[in-house]
Amino acid sequence: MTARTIDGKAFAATLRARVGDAAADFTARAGRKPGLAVVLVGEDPASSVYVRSKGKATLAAGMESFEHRLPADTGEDALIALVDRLNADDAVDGILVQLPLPRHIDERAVLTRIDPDKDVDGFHPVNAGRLATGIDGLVPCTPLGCVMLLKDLHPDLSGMEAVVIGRSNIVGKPMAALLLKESATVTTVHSRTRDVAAHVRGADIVVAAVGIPAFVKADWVKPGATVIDVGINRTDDGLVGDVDPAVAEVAGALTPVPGGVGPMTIAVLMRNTLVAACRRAGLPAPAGL
Ligand SMILES: Nc1nc2c(c(=O)[nH]1)N[C@@H](CN(C=O)c1ccc(C(=O)N[C@@H](CCC(=O)O)C(=O)O)cc1)CN2
Ligand SMILES: [Mg+2]
Repeated sequence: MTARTIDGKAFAATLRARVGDAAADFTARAGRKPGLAVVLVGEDPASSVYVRSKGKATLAAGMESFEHRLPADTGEDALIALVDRLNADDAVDGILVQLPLPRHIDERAVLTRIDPDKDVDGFHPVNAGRLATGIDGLVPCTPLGCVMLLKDLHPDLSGMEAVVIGRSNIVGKPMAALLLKESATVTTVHSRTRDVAAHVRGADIVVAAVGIPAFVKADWVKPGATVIDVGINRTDDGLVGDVDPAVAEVAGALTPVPGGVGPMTIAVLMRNTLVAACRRAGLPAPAGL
Protein backbone atom coordinates (compact mmCIF):
# COMPACT_ATOMS: atom_id res chain seq x y z
CA MET A 1 0.00 0.00 0.00
CA THR A 2 1.20 3.53 -0.65
CA ALA A 3 -0.30 6.08 1.70
CA ARG A 4 -2.42 8.90 0.37
CA THR A 5 -0.56 12.19 0.84
CA ILE A 6 -2.46 14.68 3.00
CA ASP A 7 -1.90 18.01 1.27
CA GLY A 8 -1.60 20.47 4.17
CA LYS A 9 -0.36 23.20 1.88
CA ALA A 10 -3.54 23.09 -0.23
CA PHE A 11 -5.80 22.84 2.84
CA ALA A 12 -3.99 25.79 4.43
CA ALA A 13 -4.50 27.87 1.28
CA THR A 14 -8.27 27.29 1.33
CA LEU A 15 -8.42 28.06 5.07
CA ARG A 16 -6.51 31.30 4.55
CA ALA A 17 -8.89 32.29 1.75
CA ARG A 18 -11.91 31.63 4.00
CA VAL A 19 -10.30 33.68 6.79
CA GLY A 20 -9.75 36.46 4.26
CA ASP A 21 -13.47 36.51 3.39
CA ALA A 22 -14.43 36.52 7.07
CA ALA A 23 -11.88 39.27 7.81
CA ALA A 24 -13.47 41.48 5.12
CA ASP A 25 -16.83 40.88 6.76
CA PHE A 26 -15.35 41.79 10.18
CA THR A 27 -13.88 45.00 8.77
CA ALA A 28 -17.24 46.01 7.28
CA ARG A 29 -19.04 45.41 10.57
CA ALA A 30 -16.45 46.63 13.09
CA GLY A 31 -15.12 49.58 11.08
CA ARG A 32 -11.54 48.40 11.54
CA LYS A 33 -9.38 45.47 10.45
CA PRO A 34 -8.46 42.60 12.77
CA GLY A 35 -4.88 43.16 14.02
CA LEU A 36 -2.07 40.73 14.83
CA ALA A 37 1.13 41.72 16.66
CA VAL A 38 4.11 39.38 16.28
CA VAL A 39 7.18 39.80 18.47
CA LEU A 40 10.59 38.38 17.59
CA VAL A 41 13.57 38.63 19.93
CA GLY A 42 16.92 37.97 18.28
CA GLU A 43 17.91 36.82 14.81
CA ASP A 44 17.33 33.07 14.74
CA PRO A 45 17.13 32.51 10.95
CA ALA A 46 14.19 30.05 11.00
CA SER A 47 12.21 32.23 13.44
CA SER A 48 12.90 35.26 11.28
CA VAL A 49 11.47 33.45 8.24
CA TYR A 50 8.38 32.33 10.18
CA VAL A 51 7.77 35.87 11.46
CA ARG A 52 8.07 37.29 7.95
CA SER A 53 5.63 34.63 6.67
CA LYS A 54 3.18 35.48 9.45
CA GLY A 55 3.30 39.17 8.57
CA LYS A 56 2.74 38.45 4.88
CA ALA A 57 -0.13 36.05 5.61
CA THR A 58 -1.75 38.63 7.91
CA LEU A 59 -1.69 41.32 5.22
CA ALA A 60 -2.86 38.84 2.56
CA ALA A 61 -5.88 38.02 4.75
CA GLY A 62 -6.80 41.72 4.90
CA MET A 63 -5.69 42.14 8.49
CA GLU A 64 -3.40 44.66 10.18
CA SER A 65 0.14 43.40 10.92
CA PHE A 66 2.28 44.86 13.71
CA GLU A 67 5.78 43.44 13.66
CA HIS A 68 8.17 44.01 16.59
CA ARG A 69 11.75 42.84 16.03
CA LEU A 70 13.87 43.28 19.16
CA PRO A 71 17.62 42.74 19.58
CA ALA A 72 18.84 39.45 21.06
CA ASP A 73 20.00 41.17 24.26
CA THR A 74 16.55 42.61 25.04
CA GLY A 75 15.82 42.14 28.75
CA GLU A 76 12.83 40.23 30.08
CA ASP A 77 11.43 43.42 31.64
CA ALA A 78 11.50 45.27 28.31
CA LEU A 79 9.78 42.36 26.56
CA ILE A 80 7.10 42.21 29.25
CA ALA A 81 6.61 45.98 28.98
CA LEU A 82 6.00 45.55 25.24
CA VAL A 83 3.47 42.77 25.93
CA ASP A 84 1.69 45.10 28.38
CA ARG A 85 1.48 47.82 25.72
CA LEU A 86 0.08 45.34 23.18
CA ASN A 87 -2.44 44.05 25.75
CA ALA A 88 -3.69 47.64 26.17
CA ASP A 89 -3.75 48.46 22.44
CA ASP A 90 -7.30 48.24 21.04
CA ALA A 91 -6.04 47.82 17.48
CA VAL A 92 -4.34 44.57 18.50
CA ASP A 93 -6.59 41.49 18.64
CA GLY A 94 -3.85 38.89 18.68
CA ILE A 95 -0.39 38.80 20.27
CA LEU A 96 2.25 36.21 19.43
CA VAL A 97 5.75 35.98 20.85
CA GLN A 98 7.84 33.85 18.51
CA LEU A 99 9.54 30.86 20.20
CA PRO A 100 12.17 29.94 21.12
CA LEU A 101 13.16 33.03 23.12
CA PRO A 102 16.83 33.70 23.97
CA ARG A 103 17.96 31.70 27.01
CA HIS A 104 18.15 34.69 29.36
CA ILE A 105 14.39 35.26 29.08
CA ASP A 106 11.91 33.18 31.07
CA GLU A 107 9.44 32.00 28.45
CA ARG A 108 6.73 31.28 31.00
CA ALA A 109 6.93 34.77 32.51
CA VAL A 110 6.37 36.29 29.07
CA LEU A 111 3.66 33.94 27.80
CA THR A 112 1.60 34.23 31.01
CA ARG A 113 1.67 38.03 30.66
CA ILE A 114 -0.28 37.97 27.37
CA ASP A 115 -3.99 38.76 27.77
CA PRO A 116 -5.59 35.28 27.38
CA ASP A 117 -8.21 36.76 25.02
CA LYS A 118 -5.41 38.00 22.71
CA ASP A 119 -3.34 34.82 23.10
CA VAL A 120 -3.66 33.58 19.50
CA ASP A 121 -0.99 30.93 20.12
CA GLY A 122 -3.19 29.44 22.84
CA PHE A 123 -0.17 28.91 25.10
CA HIS A 124 -1.48 30.82 28.16
CA PRO A 125 -2.45 28.51 31.09
CA VAL A 126 -5.95 30.05 31.03
CA ASN A 127 -6.41 28.83 27.45
CA ALA A 128 -4.87 25.44 28.28
CA GLY A 129 -7.38 25.19 31.15
CA ARG A 130 -10.26 26.23 28.91
CA LEU A 131 -9.29 23.54 26.39
CA ALA A 132 -8.95 20.90 29.12
CA THR A 133 -12.38 21.73 30.56
CA GLY A 134 -14.34 22.29 27.34
CA ILE A 135 -14.68 26.09 27.50
CA ASP A 136 -14.29 28.10 24.26
CA GLY A 137 -10.85 29.70 24.22
CA LEU A 138 -7.91 30.05 21.88
CA VAL A 139 -6.31 26.75 20.86
CA PRO A 140 -2.65 26.22 19.84
CA CYS A 141 -2.31 26.52 16.06
CA THR A 142 -0.34 23.40 15.17
CA PRO A 143 -2.56 20.86 16.97
CA LEU A 144 -5.74 22.58 15.78
CA GLY A 145 -4.36 22.40 12.23
CA CYS A 146 -3.71 18.67 12.72
CA VAL A 147 -7.31 18.10 13.84
CA MET A 148 -8.60 20.03 10.81
CA LEU A 149 -6.58 17.75 8.50
CA LEU A 150 -7.75 14.65 10.38
CA LYS A 151 -11.42 15.67 10.26
CA ASP A 152 -11.19 16.35 6.55
CA LEU A 153 -10.31 12.66 6.16
CA HIS A 154 -12.34 11.22 9.06
CA PRO A 155 -15.28 13.56 9.79
CA ASP A 156 -16.17 11.45 12.85
CA LEU A 157 -13.15 10.66 15.04
CA SER A 158 -15.26 9.26 17.86
CA GLY A 159 -14.09 5.90 19.15
CA MET A 160 -10.96 5.91 17.00
CA GLU A 161 -7.73 4.85 18.71
CA ALA A 162 -5.31 7.79 18.63
CA VAL A 163 -1.72 7.80 19.84
CA VAL A 164 0.06 11.12 20.37
CA ILE A 165 3.84 10.83 20.55
CA GLY A 166 5.21 13.69 22.64
CA ARG A 167 3.86 15.66 25.58
CA SER A 168 4.95 19.26 24.96
CA ASN A 169 2.68 22.09 26.09
CA ILE A 170 2.72 23.43 22.51
CA VAL A 171 1.73 20.31 20.58
CA GLY A 172 1.43 16.99 22.46
CA LYS A 173 -0.80 18.02 25.37
CA PRO A 174 -3.23 20.24 23.41
CA MET A 175 -3.31 17.63 20.62
CA ALA A 176 -4.41 14.95 23.09
CA ALA A 177 -7.04 17.32 24.56
CA LEU A 178 -8.43 18.13 21.10
CA LEU A 179 -8.64 14.45 20.12
CA LEU A 180 -10.40 13.70 23.41
CA LYS A 181 -12.86 16.52 22.65
CA GLU A 182 -13.59 14.66 19.39
CA SER A 183 -14.30 11.54 21.49
CA ALA A 184 -11.28 9.61 20.22
CA THR A 185 -9.64 7.13 22.60
CA VAL A 186 -6.37 8.89 23.28
CA THR A 187 -3.01 7.61 24.51
CA THR A 188 -0.03 9.93 24.97
CA VAL A 189 3.37 8.25 24.77
CA HIS A 190 6.67 9.93 25.66
CA SER A 191 10.30 9.40 26.53
CA ARG A 192 9.45 7.35 29.64
CA THR A 193 6.91 5.09 27.91
CA ARG A 194 8.14 1.49 28.15
CA ASP A 195 7.04 0.24 24.72
CA VAL A 196 6.15 3.06 22.33
CA ALA A 197 5.91 0.71 19.32
CA ALA A 198 3.31 -1.47 21.05
CA HIS A 199 1.05 1.54 21.61
CA VAL A 200 1.52 2.84 18.06
CA ARG A 201 0.66 -0.60 16.61
CA GLY A 202 -2.86 -0.34 18.01
CA ALA A 203 -3.56 3.14 16.66
CA ASP A 204 -5.91 4.22 13.87
CA ILE A 205 -4.39 7.71 14.16
CA VAL A 206 -0.77 8.48 15.00
CA VAL A 207 0.42 12.03 15.68
CA ALA A 208 4.21 12.27 15.91
CA ALA A 209 5.46 15.37 17.71
CA VAL A 210 8.67 14.20 19.29
CA GLY A 211 11.39 16.16 17.47
CA ILE A 212 13.48 13.11 16.51
CA PRO A 213 14.12 12.54 12.78
CA ALA A 214 12.43 9.38 11.37
CA PHE A 215 11.47 8.22 14.89
CA VAL A 216 8.28 6.36 13.87
CA LYS A 217 9.16 3.14 12.01
CA ALA A 218 7.10 1.35 9.36
CA ASP A 219 6.75 -1.84 11.43
CA TRP A 220 5.15 0.15 14.27
CA VAL A 221 2.26 1.36 12.13
CA LYS A 222 -1.04 -0.48 11.68
CA PRO A 223 -1.77 -0.98 7.96
CA GLY A 224 -4.14 1.75 6.79
CA ALA A 225 -3.58 4.05 9.79
CA THR A 226 -3.58 7.83 9.36
CA VAL A 227 -0.22 9.34 10.35
CA ILE A 228 0.29 13.04 11.10
CA ASP A 229 3.94 14.11 11.14
CA VAL A 230 4.48 17.29 13.17
CA GLY A 231 8.28 17.01 13.11
CA ILE A 232 10.36 19.75 11.51
CA ASN A 233 13.95 18.55 11.93
CA ARG A 234 16.75 20.32 10.10
CA THR A 235 19.38 17.71 9.23
CA ASP A 236 22.31 17.44 6.78
CA ASP A 237 19.79 15.75 4.45
CA GLY A 238 17.50 18.78 4.66
CA LEU A 239 14.15 19.14 6.43
CA VAL A 240 12.83 15.80 7.72
CA GLY A 241 9.88 14.77 9.85
CA ASP A 242 9.49 12.52 12.88
CA VAL A 243 8.16 9.72 10.65
CA ASP A 244 10.39 7.39 8.66
CA PRO A 245 9.57 7.73 4.93
CA ALA A 246 9.07 3.92 4.76
CA VAL A 247 5.86 4.44 6.79
CA ALA A 248 4.26 5.54 3.51
CA GLU A 249 4.29 1.88 2.44
CA VAL A 250 2.09 0.87 5.40
CA ALA A 251 -0.07 3.87 6.37
CA GLY A 252 -3.37 4.72 4.70
CA ALA A 253 -2.67 8.45 4.75
CA LEU A 254 0.34 10.52 5.75
CA THR A 255 1.26 14.20 5.99
CA PRO A 256 4.47 15.07 4.12
CA VAL A 257 7.32 17.20 5.50
CA PRO A 258 7.44 19.86 4.19
CA GLY A 259 3.93 20.67 2.96
CA GLY A 260 1.88 18.89 5.60
CA VAL A 261 1.31 20.24 9.09
CA GLY A 262 3.73 23.20 8.82
CA PRO A 263 1.63 25.40 6.52
CA MET A 264 -1.44 24.76 8.72
CA THR A 265 0.27 26.49 11.66
CA ILE A 266 0.19 29.90 10.00
CA ALA A 267 -3.25 29.39 8.44
CA VAL A 268 -4.72 28.54 11.87
CA LEU A 269 -2.94 31.57 13.34
CA MET A 270 -4.91 33.71 10.88
CA ARG A 271 -8.09 31.91 11.93
CA ASN A 272 -7.35 32.41 15.63
CA THR A 273 -6.68 36.12 15.08
CA LEU A 274 -10.04 36.53 13.39
CA VAL A 275 -11.80 34.54 16.14
CA ALA A 276 -10.12 36.72 18.81
CA ALA A 277 -11.14 39.87 16.93
CA CYS A 278 -14.78 38.77 16.66
CA ARG A 279 -14.95 37.91 20.37
CA ARG A 280 -13.33 41.21 21.38
CA ALA A 281 -15.75 43.14 19.16
CA GLY A 282 -18.78 41.19 20.41
CA LEU A 283 -19.45 39.82 16.93
CA PRO A 284 -20.65 36.25 16.30
CA ALA A 285 -18.01 33.58 15.67
CA PRO A 286 -17.26 33.35 11.94
CA ALA A 287 -19.13 30.36 10.47
CA GLY A 288 -17.18 27.35 9.25
CA LEU A 289 -13.81 28.34 10.69
N1 LIG B 1 5.00 31.48 19.10
C1 LIG B 1 5.19 30.40 18.35
N2 LIG B 1 6.44 29.95 18.13
C2 LIG B 1 6.61 28.84 17.38
C3 LIG B 1 5.51 28.15 16.79
C4 LIG B 1 4.22 28.65 17.07
O1 LIG B 1 3.17 28.09 16.62
N3 LIG B 1 4.11 29.78 17.83
N4 LIG B 1 5.72 27.08 15.94
C5 LIG B 1 7.05 26.80 15.44
C6 LIG B 1 7.47 27.58 14.23
N5 LIG B 1 6.41 27.95 13.29
C7 LIG B 1 5.67 29.04 13.56
O2 LIG B 1 5.97 29.84 14.37
C8 LIG B 1 6.28 27.32 12.02
C9 LIG B 1 7.01 26.22 11.71
C10 LIG B 1 6.93 25.66 10.43
C11 LIG B 1 6.11 26.20 9.48
C12 LIG B 1 6.08 25.69 8.07
O3 LIG B 1 5.28 26.14 7.27
N6 LIG B 1 6.95 24.76 7.73
C13 LIG B 1 7.11 24.30 6.37
C14 LIG B 1 8.59 24.19 6.07
C15 LIG B 1 9.25 25.52 6.12
C16 LIG B 1 10.75 25.38 6.15
O4 LIG B 1 11.32 24.96 5.15
O5 LIG B 1 11.33 25.76 7.18
C17 LIG B 1 6.48 22.94 6.18
O6 LIG B 1 6.47 22.16 7.12
O7 LIG B 1 6.01 22.70 5.08
C18 LIG B 1 5.38 27.31 9.79
C19 LIG B 1 5.47 27.86 11.05
C20 LIG B 1 8.07 27.10 16.53
N7 LIG B 1 7.87 28.38 17.13
MG1 LIG C 1 14.44 30.16 27.82
